[in-house]
Amino acid sequence: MKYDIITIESIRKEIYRGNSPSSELLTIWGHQNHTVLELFILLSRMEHYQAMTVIKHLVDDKYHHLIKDGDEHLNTLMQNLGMNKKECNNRDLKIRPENFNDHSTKILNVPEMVLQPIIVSKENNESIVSPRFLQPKSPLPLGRLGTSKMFTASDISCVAESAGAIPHISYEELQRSTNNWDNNAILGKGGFGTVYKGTWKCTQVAIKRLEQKEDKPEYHSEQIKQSITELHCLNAYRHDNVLPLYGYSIGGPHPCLIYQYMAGGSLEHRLRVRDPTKLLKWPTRLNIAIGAARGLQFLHTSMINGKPLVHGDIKSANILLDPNDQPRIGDFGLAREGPQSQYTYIKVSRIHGTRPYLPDEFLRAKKFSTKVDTYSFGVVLFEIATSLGAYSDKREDKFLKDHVVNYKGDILDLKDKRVEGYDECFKGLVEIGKMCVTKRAKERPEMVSVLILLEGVSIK
Ligand SMILES: Nc1ncnc2c1ncn2[C@@H]1O[C@H](COP(=O)(O)OP(=O)(O)OP(=O)(O)O)[C@@H](O)[C@H]1O
Repeated sequence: MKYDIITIESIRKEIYRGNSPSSELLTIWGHQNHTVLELFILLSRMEHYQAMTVIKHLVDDKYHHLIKDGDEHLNTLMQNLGMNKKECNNRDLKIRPENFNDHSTKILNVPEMVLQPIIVSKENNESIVSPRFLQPKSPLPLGRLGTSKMFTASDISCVAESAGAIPHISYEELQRSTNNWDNNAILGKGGFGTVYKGTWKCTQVAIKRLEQKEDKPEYHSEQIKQSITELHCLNAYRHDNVLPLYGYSIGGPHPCLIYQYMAGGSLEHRLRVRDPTKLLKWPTRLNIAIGAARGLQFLHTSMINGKPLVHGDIKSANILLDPNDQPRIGDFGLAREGPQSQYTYIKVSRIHGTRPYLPDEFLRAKKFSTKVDTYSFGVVLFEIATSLGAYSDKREDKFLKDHVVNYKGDILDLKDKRVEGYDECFKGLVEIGKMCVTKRAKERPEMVSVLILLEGVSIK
């Protein structure tokens, strides 16, 4: 049938919604105007004679010779399915469930067994209908996802399970919800695609539509890998300060992820606004810092798999604000499990993330731990306090971390002076930020301590 692996996986997931994957497969095929006869011939090429007997009565007699195994299964199956051998001259009958008349449910139940061999990838000799898919396995080994070069069929199966409670939304529904991907609905563009504002089930949502770069297949596999990691994390880690994922869409022209719409935009954007009436006040800044720290310590301490979850890409662009300026951490594409408690770090094979937010031990020695997030969070605290960018080639110290830590004058010079007062609050944010960016990972506080320290900062 020449469907790609993503389409096949989305079809297989129907089983978890109580639907028949075969029915879905046949419906999609039927919408492409294929006929029962084509299905009959396809099955014959696969030598799947048992399946052919089920639809034999819908195909002209002259094709019956294609069933090489003879008729021995036919009579039993026909009897089981309550069919008679009435002649149907429906060579061009379209593949639609309704065309199976009163036998539709029975016929569509049979192919669970009958159609499975269709979805076997010959390229990598690996069955897409992996036994793991049929025996739900949890939790997902995130470490493996982070290291594999290509996303294998069984990885996708495994993650499709993890998406569990998150609903699949059809591409057409998303197209309608964004007024056919109207340019005016664009909220922003990221490395992997465009984020649109949409209305889905009378609810405002943000839809990240992943866009493929034709000439870069490896980019696509990275995109898929990160989206699936995100899907897993946002399904498994739910918290007031973690961005909720409402749904996902695969099988259409572009894979999409559907999130709660965060009307306040990203923290990065809000720190840079020029409109003085929209500037974030100091109590709000502190509240955002506390909320983000709370979300991050939740990831670090939940130990769902006996290990902390390290976000791996904490930055102001990935902290989104709701209409009341409550923060939620998003963009979990680079999240990975950290070390078990008896180890201080794990060695990773590749470095991901955003350079100005990453500590030396990770950049140079690929040592990965919760302390990577602590460091990144420290840089975010400097951004909140100063409203300066994490990187600027207009500064002597291009990285904000160096700019703040090396600053020799009065630290209040670095305060975002557009918002008056609250010097103590500013100093508190900077001091805690400095602890977070300490050079030696061991000396950096865990996020739970950072949270406690932030809760003690005076609003003055
Ligand atoms: N849930 C959301 N609600 C409102 N706006 C959002 C939401 N998610 C993303 N956006 C907006 O869309 C922009 C693009 O988001 P996206 O996550 O694709 O990229 P990014 O985080 O800026 O970059 P990258 O992920 O490539 O590092 C963001 O800067 C933000 O302004």
